[in-house]
Amino acid sequence: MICIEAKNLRKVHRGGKGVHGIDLSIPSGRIVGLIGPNGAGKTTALNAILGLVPYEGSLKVLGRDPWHERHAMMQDVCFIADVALLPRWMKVWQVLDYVEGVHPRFDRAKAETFLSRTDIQRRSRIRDLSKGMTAQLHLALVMAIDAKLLVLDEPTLGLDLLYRREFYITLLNDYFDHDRTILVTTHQIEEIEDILTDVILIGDGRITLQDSMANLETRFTELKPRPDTTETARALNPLNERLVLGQSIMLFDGVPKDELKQLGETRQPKLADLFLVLMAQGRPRKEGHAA
Ligand SMILES: Nc1ncnc2c1ncn2[C@@H]1O[C@H](COP(=O)(O)OP(=O)(O)OP(=O)(O)O)[C@@H](O)[C@H]1O
Repeated sequence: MICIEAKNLRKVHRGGKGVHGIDLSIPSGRIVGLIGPNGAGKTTALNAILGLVPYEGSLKVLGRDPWHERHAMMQDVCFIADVALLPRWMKVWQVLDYVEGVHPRFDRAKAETFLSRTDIQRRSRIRDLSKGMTAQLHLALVMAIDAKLLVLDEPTLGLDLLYRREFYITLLNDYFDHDRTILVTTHQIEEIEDILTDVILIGDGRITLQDSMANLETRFTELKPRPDTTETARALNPLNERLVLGQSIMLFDGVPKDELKQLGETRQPKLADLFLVLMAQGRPRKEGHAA
């Protein structure tokens, strides 16, 4: 089943920035990273997906139109915008009571179990919790809701490395399954690339790359050619060539790895490397370039 489907989705703000006609097709049971530099349009796209802003083009989330059918759609969607969003004056037990009262799919016992693994006290006020604890509480609330789509917008912003790791490990081990889809935006690419099944790079409101992590592994290769093979490698039309300590390093898309191995040392580029190169080029690269 397709969880999110967008065709020519546009949301242009005053001043001309926003999202300029993107196509998305995200099946259920995937963990998708929506990655882009500041101001790329990530939050704008998420706001359209969550039915928080009107948009042009066609958009279906869990088979519904988010703007016109928001109430019904949100029964199956959970959203973490920022760790600071919980009401600061409430006590932890009051937040649990509140969510239990308003959300039909909230499993209080599950939330209590998650909380019992933390140092969070039921009687603490939210404003007295550290940022990391607030994130843990937020995650406990969200994971106790039986949703089909979980949208996370920079969920670990401001947390230290330990909390960030724990956040994603908990999410992966205790929440994710094949009926659920997670859509996450973050600047900390290195930390999530191992948990993603798919990636969407967005820049200036346009999609630069959209593919599965498995396909990216087949498609992209970094090559350090030998001096005698440098020109042969260049003739294969690398996406990018950079010099490191006087040694040329080339990035290829869709050139068979076996062919490149004949020319020198090859390596699998990290997602952050691809991000830097593709964002600098700003050229759209769609699925299907795999050799
Ligand atoms: N309501 C608005 N009115 C005018 N411009 C806006 C509005 N909301 C966002 N923008 C502009 O649209 C562009 C995209 O913003 P958006 O928040 O979607 O980016 P982002 O990728 O989430 O960025 P960041 O990583 O910095 O959060 C930015 O240039 C922003 O200034």
